[in-house]
Amino acid sequence: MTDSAATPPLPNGITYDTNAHGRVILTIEHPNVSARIAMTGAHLVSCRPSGEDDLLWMSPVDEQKPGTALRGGIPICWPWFGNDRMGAPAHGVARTADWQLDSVTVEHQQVRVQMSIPPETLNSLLPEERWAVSVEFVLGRSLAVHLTTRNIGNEPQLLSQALHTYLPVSDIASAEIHGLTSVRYLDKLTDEDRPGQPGPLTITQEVDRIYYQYAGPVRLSSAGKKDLAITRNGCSALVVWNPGPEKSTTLSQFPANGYQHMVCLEAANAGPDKRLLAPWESHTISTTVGY
Ligand SMILES: O=P(O)(O)OC[C@H]1O[C@H](O)[C@H](O)[C@@H](O)[C@@H]1O
Repeated sequence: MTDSAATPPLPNGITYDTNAHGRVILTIEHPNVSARIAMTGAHLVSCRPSGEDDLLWMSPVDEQKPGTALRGGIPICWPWFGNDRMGAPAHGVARTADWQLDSVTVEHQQVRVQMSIPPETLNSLLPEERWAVSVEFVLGRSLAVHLTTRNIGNEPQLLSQALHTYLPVSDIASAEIHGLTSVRYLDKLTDEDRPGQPGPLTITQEVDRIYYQYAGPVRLSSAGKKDLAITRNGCSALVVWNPGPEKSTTLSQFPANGYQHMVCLEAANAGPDKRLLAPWESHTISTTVGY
């Protein structure tokens, strides 16, 4: 299913919606959760457990036009992170590619959605490379995303990637990220490799860091909001990003005060945690977010 393709049959509670601009969104209504996944990008835009706030932050000024990388939710950065490929689009091709829906399963507690980029789409986007990529979303009282990459070529291929999770905070001034005590990081703003700090991480200015050699959980707190618990698998890097007040005014689809209401905590194979996949090797990176 792309923004213009036909609609396949779906289980009860699952529908395709087309927004005012023609962007196709898979909409999930289940007793435990309401969620929305943009078909372009396999982009989880919203996941709201019933009776709770959304687990994800989405930019209120992003009109979600077709073909654009969305500002919020969980962009899939693949098969390279950031500017790892010189001269190529930031964060790879997956977030603006048309994905296909492979299956939707409605279970008692949750909904499972499986999607992939069709081989012919990948061949045209990355003609020199041989990858297969699929994603599974498990959406219920919490959310899980599992992104699986297989090298289907005869040569080793280098993979960097991120589940670029935008999380809501009540006010960045009161936000604390727990779990990163003494974890080293690469500061992308200065290119320095720095020792971690004691105590929770607070954000008082632009932050763009790859914390590495840490695969454990983190917790995000902010005043008056329930804490969010974030876990990861298949990676020992965590990107922490907040654009701060100046960069906020230059970002696409982002309000000038957006930095006050979000922080990205991204499960990542990035920096020292890039992966070289041998022929036919596959690798899964996962993240979960819940209360
Ligand atoms: O504006 P985008 O291409 O979506 O990137 C947004 C941000 O993503 C990541 O967190 C990177 O570490 C940042 O350097 C980048 O600015």
